[in-house]
Amino acid sequence: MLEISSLTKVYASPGRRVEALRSITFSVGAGEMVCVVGPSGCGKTTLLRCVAGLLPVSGGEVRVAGVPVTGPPPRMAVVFQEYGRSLFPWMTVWQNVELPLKEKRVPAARRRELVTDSLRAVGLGDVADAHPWQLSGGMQQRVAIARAVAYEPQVMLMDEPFAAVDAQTRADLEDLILRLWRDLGVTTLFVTHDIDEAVYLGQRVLVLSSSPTVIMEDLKIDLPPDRDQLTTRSLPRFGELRGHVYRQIQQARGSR
Ligand SMILES: Nc1ncnc2c1ncn2[C@@H]1O[C@H](COP(=O)(O)OP(=O)(O)OP(=O)(O)O)[C@@H](O)[C@H]1O
Repeated sequence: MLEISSLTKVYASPGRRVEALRSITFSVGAGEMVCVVGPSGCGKTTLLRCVAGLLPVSGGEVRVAGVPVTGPPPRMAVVFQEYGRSLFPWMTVWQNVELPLKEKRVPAARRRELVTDSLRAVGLGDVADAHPWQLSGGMQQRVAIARAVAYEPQVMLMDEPFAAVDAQTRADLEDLILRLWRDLGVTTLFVTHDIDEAVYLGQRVLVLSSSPTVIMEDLKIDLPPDRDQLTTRSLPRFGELRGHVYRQIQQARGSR
């Protein structure tokens, strides 16, 4: 579903040149959940923005379902960390979720169905008429997730979506994402700086090196597919995997 080949990204401005991504190659199969971790500043957000068609690449190629990405692909949804900035405060929850569907020219009856179903799926069926600023941070991020889900994406990209919420809400949102991913079978690329989160959610974890960035490891997460916060995180294998990724990232930071 996603093919990233020899992707490079250089930010160049007068007097400054930053090679953010050196040569990144990986693919994500249809319906797979892949997490990306790496040291701070290694280019995780850059990678995601290139895949989303929001940033021009400097070299290499991104393909979604075989089609080269030259701008935002039609069936891709992105959830960003800053939910506060990604929702329109003057619109209700319902209107925020509906907006991309209007832009996609989805007929009104179908829009109603999609918005109702996605708000219900994230447990916000009863706040459709509220404005985002009347909701908690975790609820606002659930609105952003509902908006992505209502769009019926083939591919969902998430850029540290839970970095700004408290630990309990974060655990709830992680389980929400796992449930939605299982129910909808949507191909997901999830960027996080949190090693535990990556191991808990991913079927694979890509470990990025520090800059100039390449993929240090493409690790299969061989934990049982049915995951839950208590059981999965207390498995000895979970500890081994997180220890392994932690050491990789320490090594990457040390080699700067
Ligand atoms: N618009 C830009 N112009 C110039 N350099 C940039 C720009 N955006 C990012 N960079 C540089 O590219 C590198 C990668 O940044 P990026 O934000 O992708 O990393 P990150 O892994 O997401 O960081 P963090 O984990 O701290 O969020 C950094 O050195 C950063 O300074």
